[in-house]
Amino acid sequence: MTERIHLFDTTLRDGAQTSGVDFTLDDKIRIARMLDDFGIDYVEGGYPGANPTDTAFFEEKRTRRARFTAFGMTKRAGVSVSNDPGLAAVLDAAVDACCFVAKAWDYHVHVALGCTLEENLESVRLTVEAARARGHEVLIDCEHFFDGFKGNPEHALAVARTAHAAGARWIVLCDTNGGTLPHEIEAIVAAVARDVPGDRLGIHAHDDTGQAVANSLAAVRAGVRQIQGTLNGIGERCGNANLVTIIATLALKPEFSDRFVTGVTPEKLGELTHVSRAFDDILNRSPNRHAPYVGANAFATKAGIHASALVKDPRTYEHVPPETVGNRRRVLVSDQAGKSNLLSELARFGITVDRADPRLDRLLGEVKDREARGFSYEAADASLELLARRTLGTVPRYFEVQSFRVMVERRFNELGELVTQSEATVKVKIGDQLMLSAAEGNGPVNALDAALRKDLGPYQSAIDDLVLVDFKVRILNGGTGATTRVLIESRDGAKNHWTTIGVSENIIDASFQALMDAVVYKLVKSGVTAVA
Ligand SMILES: CC(=O)SCCNC(=O)CCNC(=O)[C@H](O)C(C)(C)COP(=O)(O)OP(=O)(O)OC[C@H]1O[C@@H](n2cnc3c(N)ncnc32)[C@H](O)[C@@H]1OP(=O)(O)O
Ligand SMILES: CC(=O)C(=O)O
Repeated sequence: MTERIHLFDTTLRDGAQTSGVDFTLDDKIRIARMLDDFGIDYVEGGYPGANPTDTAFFEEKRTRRARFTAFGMTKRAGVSVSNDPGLAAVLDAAVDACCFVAKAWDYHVHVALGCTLEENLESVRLTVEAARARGHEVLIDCEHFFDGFKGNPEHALAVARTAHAAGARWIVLCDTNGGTLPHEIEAIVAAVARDVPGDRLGIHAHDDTGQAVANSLAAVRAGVRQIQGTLNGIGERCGNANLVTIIATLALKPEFSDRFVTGVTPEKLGELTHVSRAFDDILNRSPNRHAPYVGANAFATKAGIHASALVKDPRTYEHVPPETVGNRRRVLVSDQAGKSNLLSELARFGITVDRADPRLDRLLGEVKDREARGFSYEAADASLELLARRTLGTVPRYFEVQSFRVMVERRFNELGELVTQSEATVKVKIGDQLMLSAAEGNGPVNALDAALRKDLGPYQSAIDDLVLVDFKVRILNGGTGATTRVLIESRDGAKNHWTTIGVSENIIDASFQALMDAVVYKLVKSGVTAVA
């Protein structure tokens, strides 16, 4: 017999308190829809009346299945419910539920609210009753509950009891400053659960000691049945409990999955990686590669000894199968690799080689030599595939760049304005034919790229849709004579993406190597044959 854990998402409310995050109305609508479809039980959309975006967001209900929830604070002391405009905006919102923050730490009642403990309890009671009278489900976020419990357990408990007695569906224990540790959470929740049943209790944890997820799970062990958190753990200061990690843990770790279910079905769990990355896309930020379960590195193996066991049975180095959360296994090839890494990557490229084939040793040696010179193939799998195919002798000799020249000019024009201009010429031999292309660009690499791709004769139509989408430069050791590593990401019309690499003491030459690999990779993948 499994019990239900209710998932409460506060990405659009506490997440909006993250430094650097600023949701538009359209962002909020898209995120609410995504959470709703995914199986989240409560979507807290923000604070109606606090700003124009949130007020507009709450003009209509934005979820189909999830309980659409407005956040607000309890009635101010000294004013009646009907005379509190902040409260009215929350009660008037088009929602299923209202979540009110109440002070649970006596110190805060005195310092921040400046009222008596009795007045605080009365605000909680009257606010819950008013929201219930309007037909809303009510949640009380007991702010600073754990710090309050340590300072004055009677008052903290009185807030929880008052909310419960007034008819709040959920009494949520908040670790507002995020400094409480898992064993403290477990002990305090267990004490509260003697007064208020666990199936009416929630946890809202912040990550200031890096333990918001652990604290949320400790609270579940002690009895709570609602977890509040955010997508990818965004939130004020160090963030909130990461719901992405929590959802996967509840579903995949027997201690929890044997006892509990959430509204996220196993099929939806398979979309977890997509949801996490789609959210980063909306925020316009790069996904955290090291994120548990969903990061690009969460199931990446670099060490040769690990790879050799992994290909025998993935369970040797994976705590759960990556597919369960929509992620994938990656076996990296680098200076830490052995033949197992290489065979696994070659198989992904569709290349079959016998483990005893001497070319495999040659390729592994070549990879390690190049890595020692500054190449990094784990980030450039197109260049790795070309290196492998070249070692195996399967890359056609499409063309030969005989020479290139790049000129950078920086001058003041007749109007006295500063102008920078770059021009490149490339001499290419295709079969017996010698071709010369010249192009201008806003920088030397741009000009070189344009010249290289301007006229590749018989191959031109195969590379017409090739676009350079990203260009990264890293200086590997200091000073102007340092080695430079260039990574270039390319895309084609069919939305294939690939990354190539170049390393040289000269940044233009490093860029040229990466550009050449990008072009040759595209020709190989398009099945183009070399002209005689
Ligand atoms: C722990 C949390 O994350 S709680 C959520 C915090 N989130 C936010 O604050 C974001 C949205 N907030 C806002 O836009 C604004 O703060 C508003 C619109 C809510 C209020 O703005 P203002 O009226 O200008 O008040 P201001 O922000 O300066 O101060 C907050 C007031 O709420 C009072 N207050 C704080 N918590 C509570 C509570 N639980 N119950 C009742 N009153 C409260 C404070 O005492 C203070 O009152 P005061 O102005 O009489 O000193
Ligand atoms: C309510 C809330 O966000 C907190 O106490 O942290």
